[in-house]
Amino acid sequence: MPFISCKQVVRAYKVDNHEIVALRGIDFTMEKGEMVAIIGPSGAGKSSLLNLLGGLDKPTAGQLIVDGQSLLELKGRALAHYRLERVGFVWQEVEKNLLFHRSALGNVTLPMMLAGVSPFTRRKQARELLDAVDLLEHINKKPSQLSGGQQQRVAIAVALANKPQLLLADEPTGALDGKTAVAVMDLLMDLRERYGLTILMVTHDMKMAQYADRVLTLRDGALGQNMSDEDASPHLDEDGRLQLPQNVRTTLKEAPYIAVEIRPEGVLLRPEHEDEDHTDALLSDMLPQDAAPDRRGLFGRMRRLLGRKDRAS
Ligand SMILES: Nc1ncnc2c1ncn2[C@@H]1O[C@H](COP(=O)(O)OP(=O)(O)OP(=O)(O)O)[C@@H](O)[C@H]1O
Repeated sequence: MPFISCKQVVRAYKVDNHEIVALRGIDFTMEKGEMVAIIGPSGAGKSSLLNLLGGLDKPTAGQLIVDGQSLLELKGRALAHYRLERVGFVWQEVEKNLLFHRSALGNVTLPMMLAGVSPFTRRKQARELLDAVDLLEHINKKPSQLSGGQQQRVAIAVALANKPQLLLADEPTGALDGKTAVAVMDLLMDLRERYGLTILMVTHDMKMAQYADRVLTLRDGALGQNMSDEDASPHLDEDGRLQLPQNVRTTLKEAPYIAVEIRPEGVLLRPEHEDEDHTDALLSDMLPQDAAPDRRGLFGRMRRLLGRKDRAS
């Protein structure tokens, strides 16, 4: 039996008189000890899925089983126990992870206190965890006295305080610079090994996603199957940059300039080599044939970006 099993999970939110369907029948499984990254554009439903798995929310329909326990059946004390002891959360925002009036040690002992662990044991375990995240010398500091990377390391120790088997991380490195982000990911990998954690991580950053055993793409509430960077469709990222699959980047990279032309058949990328021996890349050829909404969306956004000019570079 898989450690996590998601079957036809739907989450629809009612807003005034209409419904927003954030998840449209999600199916996936995860094995114990596996690390999976979920990537996808803003509003795709990534946080909605993490909230369901963390027991913070209930699906509108479908089945959700973690470690043999159906999350739909959890209520009251059993649900509180699940949230407090079976699953750990790390968020992007420090204020969601940590209490600012408590020291690093005080933050890590809090979930243990709520779980009824004795004062002696919780101090001992919190010190061990803060040692594991290499912060032993900072245990009495408050979050405001720590750097962003150190705050995230305390957050990881807090998430692991009650020894959960599942760690859910929502953009855990989103607020960090590149070098600190890599250090935090390396630490997560060490802890995964040490505590046999199963990790589900949401990220926008393909570099961070590469730490995972598998990458799932969530788009408009539906999961794409195990897309890798190589076969991902071209798309505009949140900063308006056109992201291309690896094979296309390799074809185009020798060119000093790339001309972008809007043609009736789609968007054409044309490398401008000095010798005219170039390879054109038609964006529509890179998109799956059944991805009609993707094609319309991408071309529409690119037209707007290019100011409806026929040609730009
Ligand atoms: N509590 C809520 N009430 C109403 N609509 C919601 C609620 N939470 C999320 N949504 C909507 O559900 C959809 C999915 O949101 P969700 O936050 O899960 O996406 P996301 O992929 O995590 O986005 P981001 O990367 O921006 O965090 C969006 O259209 C969002 O506006």
